[in-house]
Amino acid sequence: MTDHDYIRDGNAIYERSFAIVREEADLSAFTEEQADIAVRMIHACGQVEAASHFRFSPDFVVAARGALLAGKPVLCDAEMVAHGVTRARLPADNDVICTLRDPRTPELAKKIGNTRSAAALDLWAEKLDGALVAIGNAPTALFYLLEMLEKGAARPAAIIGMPVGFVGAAESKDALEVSSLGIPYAIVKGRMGGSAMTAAAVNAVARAGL
Ligand SMILES: C/C1=C2N=C(/C=C3N=C(/C(C)=C4\N[C@@](C)([C@@H]5N=C1[C@](C)(CCC(=O)O)[C@H]5CC(=O)O)[C@@](C)(CC(=O)O)[C@@H]4CCC(=O)O)[C@@](C)(CC(=O)O)[C@@H]\3CCC(=O)O)C(C)(C)[C@@H]/2CCC(=O)O
Repeated sequence: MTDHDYIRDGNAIYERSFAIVREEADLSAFTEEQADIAVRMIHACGQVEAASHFRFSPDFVVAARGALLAGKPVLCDAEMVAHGVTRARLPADNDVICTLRDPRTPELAKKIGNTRSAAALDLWAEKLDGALVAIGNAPTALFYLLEMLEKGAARPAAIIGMPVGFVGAAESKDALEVSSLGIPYAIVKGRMGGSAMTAAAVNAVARAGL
């Protein structure tokens, strides 16, 4: 049997990986704290070029980290996002909530004539106030969140809006970026995004450093 030559220590792999990202990515558009988040997002997608698609509102890091320090929940559109959040990094044993598989969601989807991903947000009403929202999969969830907020739903502290794909992904993130709601946000422009990048952004916000 061949003994392959590779790094076997998890922390050493992370350190080497983050160092490569910092060497290769152009992070000049970001503050130091935004750059830490960008590094983790690039690490999750394997593409240093992705950095040119990242946009942070100036107040995002303080608002998102403050929400977690205050014990507010992380509200996720997909189980994949929720499962990617490293619980040990969360500063206040925060709840990580995804209502997509709630038994009420399919019926709600029929009622509102939208996807299950969007309908699941109707079950966030009590939890939205001051929360950190993390949308990494479904463009319809981000569009629907904006509609809920425009109709007066409680305001989250910050929105990580990174749905991926070809139908509605770019448009939903553009809508968040130009929205007059004034809620701090982090987005990935265009088609790129996804559950892994979104969970990585939450993990980076949760604690500074590795
Ligand atoms: C149209 C949908 C898109 N899904 C994408 C990419 C991925 N989705 C995966 C999985 C396993 C799930 N996607 C659902 C959220 C499902 N996906 C949709 C919907 C049909 C509509 C959402 C929308 O357009 O906004 C949505 C179902 C719904 O009614 O809301 C999922 C719930 C489907 C299911 O299993 O029932 C499920 C999420 C499960 C969970 O984590 O909770 C993929 C893994 C697909 C695969 O199997 O290959 C992948 C993951 C991508 C990621 O990083 O998150 C798109 C590309 C986002 C696409 C929307 C845009 C488009 O261009 O079509």
